Amino acid sequence: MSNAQFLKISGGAALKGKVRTQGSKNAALPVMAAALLLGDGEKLTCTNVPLLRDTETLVALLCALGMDVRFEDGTATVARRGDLVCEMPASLVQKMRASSILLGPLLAQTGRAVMPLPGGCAIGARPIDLHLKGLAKMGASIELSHGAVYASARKLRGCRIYLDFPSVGATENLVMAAVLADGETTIENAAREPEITNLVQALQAMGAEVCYKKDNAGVIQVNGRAELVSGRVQIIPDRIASCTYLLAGVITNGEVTVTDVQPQHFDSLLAKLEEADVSYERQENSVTVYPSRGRLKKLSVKTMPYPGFPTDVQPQLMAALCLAKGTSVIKESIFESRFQHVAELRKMGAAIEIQGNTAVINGVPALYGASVQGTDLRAGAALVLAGLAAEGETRVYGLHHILRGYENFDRALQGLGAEVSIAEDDEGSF
Ligand SMILES: CC(=O)N[C@H]1[C@@H](OP(=O)(O)OP(=O)(O)OC[C@H]2O[C@@H](n3ccc(=O)[nH]c3=O)[C@H](O)[C@@H]2O)O[C@H](CO)[C@@H](O)[C@@H]1O
Ligand SMILES: C=C(OP(=O)(O)O)C(=O)O
Repeated sequence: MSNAQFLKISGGAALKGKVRTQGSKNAALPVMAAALLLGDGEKLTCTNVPLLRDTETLVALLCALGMDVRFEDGTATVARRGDLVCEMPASLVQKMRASSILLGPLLAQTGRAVMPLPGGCAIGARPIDLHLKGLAKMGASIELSHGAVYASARKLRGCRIYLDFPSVGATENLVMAAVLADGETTIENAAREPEITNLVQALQAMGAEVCYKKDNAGVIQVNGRAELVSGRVQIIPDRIASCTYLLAGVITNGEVTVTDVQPQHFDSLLAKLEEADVSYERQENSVTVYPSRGRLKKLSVKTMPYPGFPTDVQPQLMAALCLAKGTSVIKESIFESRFQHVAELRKMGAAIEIQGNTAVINGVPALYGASVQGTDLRAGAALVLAGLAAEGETRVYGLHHILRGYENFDRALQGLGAEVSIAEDDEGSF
């Protein structure tokens, strides 16, 4: 994929129709990584895996580590055949920050893991200190040298870990490491995202003894086993993609049904839509948003760990609030630089001010097409939504970021009547 590619959008039409949501990127990645914990000759079958740049990168990483991966029609079969390689290739790790979730299972399985540090990214520095602290508490020796993590442990041992922050990646890494450790591990203040519940299901399907204690209230208990066996798991629907498509309906004042979803995973968005006077219908596995008579009502939103409002939907909601009546406020409390879409939305006529980690959005009656740069996955998605509602033509560059997380984004939007197409500049990127 060339970085000069962009999504060309002729905005202004209300979207109408149905779109099926994809399997969750953020669940598929750790679940497939968990196959590293399998005994020799065993396999993990994952269904509903989305075909994305990130899942492709993970497949390449697993293959580089010696796993055998088949990926066809949304089903990934990840099998362990023989010894594993302990060093992750820098070229692949640098493509995807989520590579860090391979550290725990690789270390637990082989006793040694080397991972080049993925570095910061557009949305923040994203350190992995909590991952490393937890692994060290389980008895691993951790060294940082020449930009890489060197972790080793003859055998990890179970222990009690309290996470200073309910980090999604640290919880995933530590749960996977604990599955093959000696004895019992308790992770307190663990993340409670549905993607982690999906990982726990996958581990259970492979014979691991792991569960959420106290009714999923952030405490995970693991009893280590010697080996995991073959299992099968279905990847949950992508709640972030679901919210993005619903907001595409909202911002264009259209009628959009998103199917194959689990609405309870995005109650936080539905509550905000209700507050903004959007009418919607929620069924067991689908949600429909309907056109409103007037502009959206202003909102006040703060991003929080699950079940709070997801940071991964903050940019898309902000795009919709650019057209709301009155002044909305969004506080981003998870990532320190997740307002990169603001400067680009301003080019489209949005009136947004930033005060520290708070965005103050003064609603305007209309947005206008422009050439804009999506600097990360959800910033790009937000600009596409803005482009769908804007008058005239919008070009969203940085398409490679968007394709990390949305399967057939252009075709899904075309299916809803949007005029969008992938195009390429002759002169190079924006
Ligand atoms: C592949 C995947 O699932 N990505 C998701 C995951 O990212 P990721 O797992 O990276 O997010 P975390 O929950 O770990 O990070 C949340 C916050 O904690 C900080 N932190 C995290 C770990 C650590 O060791 N030290 C530390 O300071 C981060 O810098 C960030 O400010 O959860 C995020 C928060 O819901 C989502 O936005 C990402 O889409
Ligand atoms: C931030 C995201 O992903 P990642 O953690 O893979 O960068 C995201 O999905 O919005």
